[in-house]
Amino acid sequence: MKLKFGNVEENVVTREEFPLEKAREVLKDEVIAVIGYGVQGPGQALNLKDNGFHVIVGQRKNSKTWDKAVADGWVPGETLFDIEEACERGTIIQFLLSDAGQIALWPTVKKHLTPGKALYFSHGFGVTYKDKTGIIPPADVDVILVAPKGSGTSLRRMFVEGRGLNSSYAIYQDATGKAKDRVIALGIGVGSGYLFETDFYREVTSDLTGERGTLMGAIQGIFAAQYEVLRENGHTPSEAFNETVEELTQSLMPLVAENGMDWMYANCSTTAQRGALDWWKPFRDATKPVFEALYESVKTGKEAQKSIDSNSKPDYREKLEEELKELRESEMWQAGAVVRQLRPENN
Ligand SMILES: NC(=O)c1ccc[n+]([C@@H]2O[C@H](COP(=O)([O-])OP(=O)(O)OC[C@H]3O[C@@H](n4cnc5c(N)ncnc54)[C@H](O)[C@@H]3O)[C@@H](O)[C@H]2O)c1
Ligand SMILES: CC(C)(O)[C@@H](O)C(=O)O
Ligand SMILES: [Mg+2]
Ligand SMILES: [Mg+2]
Repeated sequence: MKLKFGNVEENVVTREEFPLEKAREVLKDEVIAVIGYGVQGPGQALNLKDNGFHVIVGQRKNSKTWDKAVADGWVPGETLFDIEEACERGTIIQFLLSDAGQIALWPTVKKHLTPGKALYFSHGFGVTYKDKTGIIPPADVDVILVAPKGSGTSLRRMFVEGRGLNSSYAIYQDATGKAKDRVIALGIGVGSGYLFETDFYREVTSDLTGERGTLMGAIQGIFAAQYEVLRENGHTPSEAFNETVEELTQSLMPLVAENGMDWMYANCSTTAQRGALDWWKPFRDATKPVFEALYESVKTGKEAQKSIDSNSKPDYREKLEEELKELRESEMWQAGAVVRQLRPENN
């Protein structure tokens, strides 16, 4: 259906419009092979299975994630296979290895993309940056995308709670004439709340911007800046952490999520509202050039190249872990660990 978002009309698909029963009917003869069992793999594969679809998982044998798949109830030789065999058995191949890992495994996947199959991504990365990835799908398969707008962990948790995480969908190639039905049915099947339309290029450029920006990179940057200023001015870690992070995640963001920013503001003092209304624009103006530089770096492919280069190294996991450790061991997040323990519900 078409829905107005502000003054802009967009194509969206809701669960009312495309119920689960219809999705099951569309995919009744398909074998959905979920390749990769990292973060999105488990979320999507388990939701699809619980929604009644025929799902198998393809994962490297003798790996931690193979063991995780077994622990989650996937049965070797029945619903869990090595990547090659899963690709052979699947009629829809959900390529959910890490974006860098997809480059190495592409020749294996490609070999099993026989006419009429569908190749499914959760990111526009591989085909948009085909000059860097070499991922060029054959012309006689459908190439589709469902990109959940959140972590696979949240996708699964929200499904279990009877909620849904929103996803975008896109069709890059419709070889069978069935790509639209297939992609929407898969989007509903993986547990999306509603689906909004995009294309592969817009998905990857917005997604890379969002995660480097307000969703992950910018938020940590702003937290760190305010925490440092409070500490430099003699405030304790408790005070600085509560005033920077804890109040935001526990008290104010849930209000924003429920009813918008103005409503959260309206539930704070007039003193707070006066200050926040005065200061949001200087913060926007100070950070906008950084967002513009970020978007440029995404648009020119620099961000994709950096991600491929660093995540293709054999020791990339160890390197990432070192950098995460630096965050974890910073005073702000050490304070956070204590504050979390002190939440009454955690006692
Ligand atoms: N993490 C998320 O929640 C999330 C959200 C939306 C979209 N996505 C997209 O979904 C896709 C999967 O992302 P993810 O975060 O779940 O991946 P991930 O980084 O967790 O990796 C998934 C799996 O790939 C395997 N892998 C990596 N390199 C490999 C190689 N060379 N050979 C064999 N296996 C290899 C890993 O062992 C792991 O099991 C990506 O396209 C990503 O951009 C992820
Ligand atoms: C969960 C995110 C940040 O939305 C996703 O884009 C990812 O790459 O993991
Ligand atoms: Mg992303
Ligand atoms: Mg994202």
